[in-house]
Amino acid sequence: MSKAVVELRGVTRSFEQGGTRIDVLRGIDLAVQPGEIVALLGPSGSGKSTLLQAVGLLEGGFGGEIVIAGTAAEKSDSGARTTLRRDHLGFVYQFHHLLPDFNALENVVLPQMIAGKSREAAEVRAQELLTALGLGARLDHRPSQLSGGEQQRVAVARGLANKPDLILADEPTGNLDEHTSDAVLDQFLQLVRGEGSAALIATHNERLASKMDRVVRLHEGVLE
Ligand SMILES: Nc1ncnc2c1ncn2[C@@H]1O[C@H](COP(=O)(O)OP(=O)(O)OP(=O)(O)O)[C@@H](O)[C@H]1O
Repeated sequence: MSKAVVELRGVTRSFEQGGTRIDVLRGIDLAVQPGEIVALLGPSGSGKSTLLQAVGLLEGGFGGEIVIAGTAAEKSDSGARTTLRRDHLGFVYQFHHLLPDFNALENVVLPQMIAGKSREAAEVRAQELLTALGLGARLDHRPSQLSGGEQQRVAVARGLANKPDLILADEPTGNLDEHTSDAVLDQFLQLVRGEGSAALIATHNERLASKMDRVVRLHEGVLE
């Protein structure tokens, strides 16, 4: 079997709140293989965002082992974690994280230039992605000039821009109506499959989860 893009072994996370300890993650074991699209399903408050934060290497405080592309992230220093994140991970946030003063094209170009690509190459890639998502005629629109579904498509393009091995998405269509949510998720999954990336996508929606390759359920701090 090929090497997992991420492997979690016994991952834990607790929070202290008003003198009480909440054990949100109680020993998570999970491996995502290259190209595999995994739904992380669980009700509100079950710890989906916390689990994605563990994999995203943006926060500390986790116990257990987090292995990204064969490297033990929890043993790496912050510089090495930044490199792991840049080289292997992509994030699809909800659309309110788009940069308001930049147009759709620029929002997708910027993360590529930060990763070291030339502006020309980044623009070609951004245009390809946005056109595949049906936004070819909206490239110069700023987020405020786009609908919610269109903004979320820009957020999808931005997350995929650097061809990550693993895409992390937290309720990527959570604030869209049902019809738009289905349309955006279908396009998102089609693009991810086409590019051969793996994805870990948090959702509380069973129907959306059933579109993915595998569903893991978060319940009382463990995956069942
Ligand atoms: N920084 C924090 N400090 C204290 N408690 C926290 C913190 N972050 C998360 N929690 C608690 O951890 C639990 C899980 O939160 P998390 O956001 O991971 O759940 P979720 O499944 O993503 O929920 P939702 O679908 O509502 O976003 C919640 O009870 C939350 O209050």
